[in-house]
Amino acid sequence: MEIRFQNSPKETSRMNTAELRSNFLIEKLMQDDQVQLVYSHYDRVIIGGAKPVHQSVELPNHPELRADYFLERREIGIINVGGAGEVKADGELFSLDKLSCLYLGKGVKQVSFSSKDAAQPAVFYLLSAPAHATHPNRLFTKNDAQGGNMGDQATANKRTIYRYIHADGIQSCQLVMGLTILEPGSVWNTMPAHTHTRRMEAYFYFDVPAEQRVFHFMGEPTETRHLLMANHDAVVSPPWSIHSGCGTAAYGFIWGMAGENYTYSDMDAAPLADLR
Ligand SMILES: O=C(O)C(=O)C[C@H](O)C(=O)CO
Ligand SMILES: [Zn+2]
Repeated sequence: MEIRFQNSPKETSRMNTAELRSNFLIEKLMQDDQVQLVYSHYDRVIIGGAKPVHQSVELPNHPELRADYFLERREIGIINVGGAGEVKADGELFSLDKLSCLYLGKGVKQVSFSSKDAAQPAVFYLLSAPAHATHPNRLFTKNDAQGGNMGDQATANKRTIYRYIHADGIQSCQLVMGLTILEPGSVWNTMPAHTHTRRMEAYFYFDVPAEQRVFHFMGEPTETRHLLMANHDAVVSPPWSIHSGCGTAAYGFIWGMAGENYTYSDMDAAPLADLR
C-alpha cells in the first residue's frame, strides 16, 4: 500500500507537472489479478482497485493500519466498472454487474473479489474511510441509486448523477459515494466548480476511450492547475481544491468523499468569473 501525506495549498501552487502528478494522480490502479491500495492522509481515505481475471483476489490487511484485518475500524464502498463480478464478504456472496455498488461495514473480516468471465473481467474501484460504528452491508444496482440530471447540451455538460452511499441511500459512517455519466457530446464535469473544505474527494475516471483523455482541474479556485488523465486513473482532491474535468470525449467517473459532513449537496461554489 502506497502512503501519501498531505500538501498545503501554497506548496501545491508551486509544483511542476511531475510533482503534481506524483502527489495527486493515481495511475495503474487496475492490475490483472491484483489489489492496489493508496492511503491518502486527506481524511485518511484508502483508494484502491481490484481486478480479478484468472483467480479471485483478497482485500489485504496492512501493517500501517495497526489492525487485525482491513475493515476492523473501516468501512468500504466498492463499485464495479467492468464485466460481471462477485464480492465475498465473510462467506456472503454479492453479485455486482457493471455500475453496481456494494457497501461493507466495519467488522467484516474477509473480503475477496472474483470475475464471472476472464474474457470480460470485473474492475472494482474501492474507497474506504475510518468508521466508528457498523452499518449493514448493502448492494445497490444503478437503478437503485438516486439519479439526478445536471447541466445542458449547450454548455457541453449534460450528465446524470447517481448517488449510492449518502444520507438518503446506503447508510455509512462518513463515506459518500456515487458516479456521474456524461451524455455523448458532453465533456465537462463539475463546472461551475466548487470546493468543500469539510471533506476531501476522489475522482476515478472510467469508460474513457483508450485514445482520449480528461483534463482534470484542481487547485484553489484562484490557483488552478490541470492533470492529464486516462481511463481508470484516479485523482485525490484536497478539501481546499476544486475538482472538475473536461474530456476529449464523453466518459463516466466515480466520485467519493469522506470527512466532516455527510450531506451530498454541501458545496461552496467557485464561480467561473472568480477562477484563475
Ligand atoms: O458531475 C458533477 O458535477 C459531480 O459529479 C460532482 C461531484 O458529485 C461532487 O463534486 C460532489 O461534491
Ligand atoms: Zn465535490
